[in-house]
Amino acid sequence: MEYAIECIDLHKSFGSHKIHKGIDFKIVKGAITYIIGPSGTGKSVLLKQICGLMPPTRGKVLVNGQDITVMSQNELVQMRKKFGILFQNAALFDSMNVYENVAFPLVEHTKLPKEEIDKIVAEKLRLVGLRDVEKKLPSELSGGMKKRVGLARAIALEPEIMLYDEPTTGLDPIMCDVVDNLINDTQKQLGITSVVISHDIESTLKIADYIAMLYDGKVVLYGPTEVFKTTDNPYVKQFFSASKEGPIKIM
Ligand SMILES: Nc1ncnc2c1ncn2[C@@H]1O[C@H](COP(=O)(O)OP(=O)(O)OP(=O)(O)O)[C@@H](O)[C@H]1O
Repeated sequence: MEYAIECIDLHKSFGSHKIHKGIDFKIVKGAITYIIGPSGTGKSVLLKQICGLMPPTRGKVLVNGQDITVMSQNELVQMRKKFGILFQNAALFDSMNVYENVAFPLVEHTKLPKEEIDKIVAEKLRLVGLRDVEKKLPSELSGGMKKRVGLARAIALEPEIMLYDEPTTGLDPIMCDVVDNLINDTQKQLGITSVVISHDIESTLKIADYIAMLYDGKVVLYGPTEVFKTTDNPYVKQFFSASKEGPIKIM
């Protein structure tokens, strides 16, 4: 099995607040891995460490076998080009139209001629199921459309790895389904390794190839989705049933 990302004994603290207390798991290349766990367990912080936006306090993160925690700032900038990131709020530039938003990374990071950029923007927008929206501003789009534009921008540079931070939060059930399918299709069509943080258990069980559950600074269970459907792991069972009874302390 080939791994895109390996977290090795990862620790992260903010002052005396210990967030990660030894995270160990390997993300399979080309697969969709969901990271789940109660609020505040450090899922977003983990995502930021995986793509080198935040250094761990201790431990290693290997991307394609290379330890990114020892990289220089320049090396990190190069390494980050492997990643496409879709943040919770899609983080579009409000003053730029859809075309300009999707073209932005291509203009910033490549020397491609305008005609080539036009072609890529059109292709990525088609891939996320949007047409005739190039001239619209983000304020004219629905939440689901903004996510799709955000995804088109994130895949513009054809990343090897896509990171999604709570992609369906705040969307209605139909839009959630659209975004789920988008994650699935992006991985199937482009073979991208995908890492998704989600609170949506139904989406997780439907889309994930692998699931990692975080609690109290550690991975309490990691494995193929099938394992999560039948596990007796008390953390997973409590989390899935939204029960107050069990080892997870309600804050
Ligand atoms: N830059 C920072 N400085 C200090 N504390 C931080 C910083 N970033 C995150 N934290 C803290 O780390 C903890 C984990 O945050 P994180 O956002 O990763 O949780 P999460 O599991 O993604 O939560 P949620 O599911 O609610 O989004 C929180 O207590 C948060 O306040």
